[in-house]
Amino acid sequence: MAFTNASFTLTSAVELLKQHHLLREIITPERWTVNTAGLPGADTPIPAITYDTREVTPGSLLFVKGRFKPEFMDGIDERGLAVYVSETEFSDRTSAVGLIVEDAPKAMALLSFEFYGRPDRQLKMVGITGTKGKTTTNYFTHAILNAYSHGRAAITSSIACCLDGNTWIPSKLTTPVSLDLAHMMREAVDNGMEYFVMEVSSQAYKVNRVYDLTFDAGAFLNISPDHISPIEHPTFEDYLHCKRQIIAHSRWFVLGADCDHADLLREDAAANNVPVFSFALHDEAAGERTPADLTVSPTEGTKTGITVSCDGETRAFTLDMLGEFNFLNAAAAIALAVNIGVPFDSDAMKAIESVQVPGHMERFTGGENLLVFVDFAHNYLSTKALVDEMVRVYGERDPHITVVAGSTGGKAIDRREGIVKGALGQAESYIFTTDDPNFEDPQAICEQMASYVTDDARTQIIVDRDQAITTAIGEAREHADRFNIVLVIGKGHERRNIINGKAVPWPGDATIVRRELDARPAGL
Ligand SMILES: CC(=O)N[C@H]1[C@@H](OP(=O)(O)OP(=O)(O)OC[C@H]2O[C@@H](n3ccc(=O)[nH]c3=O)[C@H](O)[C@@H]2O)O[C@H](CO)[C@@H](O)[C@@H]1O[C@H](C)C(=O)N[C@@H](C)C(=O)N[C@H](CCC(=O)O)C(=O)O
Ligand SMILES: Nc1ncnc2c1ncn2[C@@H]1O[C@H](COP(=O)(O)OP(=O)(O)OP(=O)(O)O)[C@@H](O)[C@H]1O
Repeated sequence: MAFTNASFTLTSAVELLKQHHLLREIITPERWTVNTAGLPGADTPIPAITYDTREVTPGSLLFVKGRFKPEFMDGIDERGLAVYVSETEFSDRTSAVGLIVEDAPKAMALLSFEFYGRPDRQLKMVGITGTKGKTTTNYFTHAILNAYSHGRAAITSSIACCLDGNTWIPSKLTTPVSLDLAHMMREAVDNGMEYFVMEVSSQAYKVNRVYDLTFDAGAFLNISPDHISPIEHPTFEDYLHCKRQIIAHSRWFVLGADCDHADLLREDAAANNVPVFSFALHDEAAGERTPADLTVSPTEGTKTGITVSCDGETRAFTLDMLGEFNFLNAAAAIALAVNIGVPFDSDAMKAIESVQVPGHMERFTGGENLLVFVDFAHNYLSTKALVDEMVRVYGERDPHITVVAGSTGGKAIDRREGIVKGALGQAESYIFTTDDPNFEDPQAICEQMASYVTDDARTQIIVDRDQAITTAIGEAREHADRFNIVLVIGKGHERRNIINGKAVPWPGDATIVRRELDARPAGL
């Protein structure tokens, strides 16, 4: 049944916009005003809100945003549009009331959360940002909170969301558009959820998808240059500035103590009176021991065993995912859980032990001397972390590492160099291939990536991704005398390639690897 909110009216919407200094004026066919008094239907509940003209029903309020075209308004009065919220007026196309605002995305967030009855204030909210590890930390945190609340934790992530404890729906964005997010939070409340765990991308702050949201616990995991392009962030400074907004919007702030610019992030927290709770990896062998409120150390002699210390107590866990970086993600999740009220010694913390994230560190074996990993690494930080992990875990077998990777077209241009830089000096062979080239020529992206290989590693360009993976595995098999690791990175769980603006179905890296190896995922 469609949601209704009897107290959401034109008058209440205008009052809210005024409180946030967002209202410019109200435009009606009769007059321009800043007051709703005397406007017909001003105190009648608004039955529906949408950002798409195709979804307008009688009495709807429409948000005009982004690349909206005036012709979308044609015929809208016949479909019963009552109100539109926009930065520009459309009096020539509609006689609906126009709320002209300073910032349409902010107005949309504010009014959407209000329309859905501020569900965020009925949930314990957890927000996670950082360049790398958001999804994994999100899954870990969700698992703990779900265990602690007996299935009452909702989650949205870049892979999928779950609002009822059972049903997983694939996601389109890392952080949903504010109206969709508001709707999801409402659904979570109606389904009896107590917690809501979400990834917060830098774009979410840039385009005000989370405007006016406060997280009970917010995390900043790490930062390195990423998402710098004409359609994302013009500079690293802008990228970091956007991500930093989470601090002022958190009640407790969980910080990766080794994060670049950690001092600046602590200053933000101090300026906003937000208490900081830090976490860090203490690896004696690597000499890493930045002081932190919660620390995690690898358990000697194991690949995925960790010891976590907090407030003088210590606990041991064994993860089901490889990757030293996942130790940090697990620590971040435990820190978030502690800061939202889960006791450190709770059994619920054990839930991290069975978490697996689709397309993240999926491991396949092709006999004694061949391992293939499918992973979502697609920038400098994550590729470096992945390759370092191979050296940490398999270094003594002197692996021959082949990287199969492409990079996206039209955005995040810095990743092309970042991916190569992350593997440089450790990989012996690169096969560059297609990964969401969009309107760019994948061959040209591959050539650019190949130009960053400055050591004597072998480079090949095989644009057909299936063929690239097949070749990497075939070549490894031809050299069964050495220990081979093939890293197929960038797409992770994704089942499509963006080509010329269209999502072209892709069977998935893991599907191709399985077909080639005719093997099941191997245990750790
Ligand atoms: C900048 C931004 O927030 N863009 C999002 C935004 O686009 P937009 O508002 O320009 O919408 P549009 O699709 O161009 O259409 C314009 C408007 O006309 C409406 N319309 C359209 C047709 C019609 O007949 N009538 C009509 O009313 C549409 O519903 C829309 O509201 O709203 C769309 C859904 O309505 C999103 O798909 C789109 O995400 C873009 C494509 C996107 O993918 N952005 C990436 C960069 C992003 O946000 N990524 C981050 C992750 C980054 C990270 O990993 O850190 C993320 O959070 O996912
Ligand atoms: N804490 C970390 N530090 C560095 N690399 C990491 C970390 N956690 C995960 N990775 C690497 O980054 C990849 C993506 O991880 P994850 O999806 O959890 O991050 P994300 O922040 O959600 O990424 P994206 O924004 O690209 O969706 C993993 O497959 C792994 O290779």
